[in-house]
Amino acid sequence: MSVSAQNAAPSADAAVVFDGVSKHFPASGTSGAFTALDKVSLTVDRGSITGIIGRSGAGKSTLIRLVNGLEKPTGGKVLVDGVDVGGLDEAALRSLRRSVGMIFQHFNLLSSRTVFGNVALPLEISGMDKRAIEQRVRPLLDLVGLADKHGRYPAELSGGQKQRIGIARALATEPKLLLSDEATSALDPETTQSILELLKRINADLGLTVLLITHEMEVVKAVTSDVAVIDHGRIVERGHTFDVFTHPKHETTRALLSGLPGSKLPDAVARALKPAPAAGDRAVVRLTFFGAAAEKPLISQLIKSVGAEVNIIAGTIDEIGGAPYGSLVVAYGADAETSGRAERFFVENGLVTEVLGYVA
Ligand SMILES: Nc1ncnc2c1ncn2[C@@H]1O[C@H](COP(=O)(O)OP(=O)(O)OP(=O)(O)O)[C@@H](O)[C@H]1O
Repeated sequence: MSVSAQNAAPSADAAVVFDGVSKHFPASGTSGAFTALDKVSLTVDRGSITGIIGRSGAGKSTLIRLVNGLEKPTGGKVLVDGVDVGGLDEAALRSLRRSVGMIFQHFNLLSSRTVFGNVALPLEISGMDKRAIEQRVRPLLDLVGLADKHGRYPAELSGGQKQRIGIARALATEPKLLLSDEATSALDPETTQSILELLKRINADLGLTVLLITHEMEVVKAVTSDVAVIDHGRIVERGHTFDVFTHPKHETTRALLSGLPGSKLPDAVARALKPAPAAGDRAVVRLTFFGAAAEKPLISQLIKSVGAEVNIIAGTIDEIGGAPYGSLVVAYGADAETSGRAERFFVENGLVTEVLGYVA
């Protein structure tokens, strides 16, 4: 598991360890001091694609910027490959930054440099000679599928192509860790998918650890193996992405998940939902099924078991990190007898259920 328990001893396989990390920003102007991160402990396993998800202002950017020393923690430690980033002098920090690539929402390409020149930049800065740079950059442009654009300028590229150049530049110094700060947030859904496919390929082929922050659950679902949910500067939930998505525990996780296509209730049902049943009401229940349960004819069995009318309100079959799962919202009588039969059926079939509310 990539995201270890709070305060667990850092694992030898850790690419990054946040060990009780806090970040307070001092008071300025009219605003008082602000706690952006509050004793965050998190381990990112080598070779994983780990996502950190949270709402705007939750502390995601601050957390990721600690990894390459762009921010300094006020308390606690950040270890990259076992090295305490806070203890590094300027020269050691420069060396760390060569082993940690980063890609950004707005690409951060230099408009005056060609595609080749942008990817070559970190190598020129590190003093590599021209021939070696040429030999390093060409295969990277091939890898990101833009060899034919090497002499173009950023203004001549689409958003997706600019991000591919951003990725090639981040890989130029052969880092072991890639940080992604909302790298697909400015892209349309199709381009987002192609960039995520590229990140997956790089992770698998180069064994690169990827730590990405995003506010998009779709991104986490498509590409990460592990996820941590951050809320008001604290990690509120963590685990394998499949487990967190199918058994969300914290209300922030549930709220973030409710935005996924297929998770949304039809508006009329959502508006009619009541927190407690009245006589004759129906319970609205979300069933999540995966593994062996996904193979069974569950609906017909449920109708047989419950022995009463079961309405299907919404449903989706999807994949999380390549593993299939289904989500189905059904309604049935909220009376004790019908609900009791339904609950027995859910337990017998290993279904995860959540009562969303009641409707007349
Ligand atoms: N330099 C700073 N000085 C004061 N407060 C800051 C500073 N940088 C960030 N903050 C505050 O810390 C909190 C966390 O910011 P951060 O950028 O890490 O959030 P985020 O989750 O990345 O949000 P977003 O998704 O909107 O980028 C915010 O409330 C922000 O206003």
